[in-house]
Amino acid sequence: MPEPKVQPSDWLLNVNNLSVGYGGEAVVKNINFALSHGDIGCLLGPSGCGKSTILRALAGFLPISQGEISLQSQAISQPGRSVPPEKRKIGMVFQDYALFPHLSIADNVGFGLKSLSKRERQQKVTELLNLVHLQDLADNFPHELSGGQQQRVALARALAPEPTLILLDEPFSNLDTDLRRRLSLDVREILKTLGISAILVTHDQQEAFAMCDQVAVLRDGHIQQWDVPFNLYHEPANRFVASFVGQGGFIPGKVLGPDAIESELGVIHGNRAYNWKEGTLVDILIRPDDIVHDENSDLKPKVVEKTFAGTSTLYRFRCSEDTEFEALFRSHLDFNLGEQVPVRVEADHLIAFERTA
Ligand SMILES: Nc1ncnc2c1ncn2[C@@H]1O[C@H](COP(=O)(O)OP(=O)(O)OP(=O)(O)O)[C@@H](O)[C@H]1O
Repeated sequence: MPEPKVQPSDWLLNVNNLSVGYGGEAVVKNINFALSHGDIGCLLGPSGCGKSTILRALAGFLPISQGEISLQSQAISQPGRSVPPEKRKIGMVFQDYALFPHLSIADNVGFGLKSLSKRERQQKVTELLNLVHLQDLADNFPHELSGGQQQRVALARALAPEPTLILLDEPFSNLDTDLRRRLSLDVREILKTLGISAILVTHDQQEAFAMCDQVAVLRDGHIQQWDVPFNLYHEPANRFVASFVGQGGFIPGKVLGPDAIESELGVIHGNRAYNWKEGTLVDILIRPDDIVHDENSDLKPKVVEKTFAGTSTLYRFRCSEDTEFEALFRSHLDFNLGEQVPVRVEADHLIAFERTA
């Protein structure tokens, strides 16, 4: 796993060798990551990989069996010792908003501000409602708001006590695709404006990439890679990350030299040197944006599938039974099923994994 690119003194949250689970059985093991001040991190992975379990441990709802969680250099979870959730200065936003139905929007946001005077509380609530653009709905009730508006209220409520860290548990999954995208960008902007760090849990890679500075890809309770979105896409640490993050598939290849692999798409060069022996059999990752249309190319695979998506069309090409791959072209490049199309590989990042079977 790549080392976090921050100095220990910059870390807000440090998760060190964490194992946690239920009934004495650890479901996530040896988890290590660190988040610097103001950064938004993400736990990304398929259903059941342990994302929510880690979040519950961070919030203080689950005792940990191994390792340590520290926030601002203070240990908040160790085996047998745990700072209670309400003392952690951590805010939470849930998938189902969890607003109080009988309280107005203003009272929902002000709920955690009982220690302030009435005037101070009103002032803070107004500030937060302005921040989430809901100032005109202060006197309404949750059922009178759309899902996206309710989630903004939930965010404002979580921000009200000025937490050190916000945990967002699949906060957009009840919303439609467009709203998800917009709200995730809005929430990022709000958090960045306030300089508040957050951990987002999601299984949606686009959401993770749009909103987060660092992402942990999890599988079966283990972190596969903790990295910036660009590296996860272009420099995946293993086959699982390569397949889970972004589109694409593998084609067979044979190593010719440290940065050259022979395949049915020709010799593919990249900016990465491998130390495999010449002749080693590998699988090469081909992303749809690695393939370009080129009238002068001798490589002419056959179109076997075509998915029109408005501005672009996703093609599936076949060279042989073993070598199929996808390509994304602007939709004015219109080819028919069965047509042989001249293409070439244009991949800056040559990603390959040694064939095991
Ligand atoms: N309260 C519980 N008691 C026992 N096992 C649990 C409990 N909650 C979750 N698990 C198990 O722990 C594992 C990880 O679950 P977790 O909810 O953390 O996954 P997740 O990645 O958040 O999944 P999803 O995306 O579906 O919410 C799963 O095998 C799950 O069955």
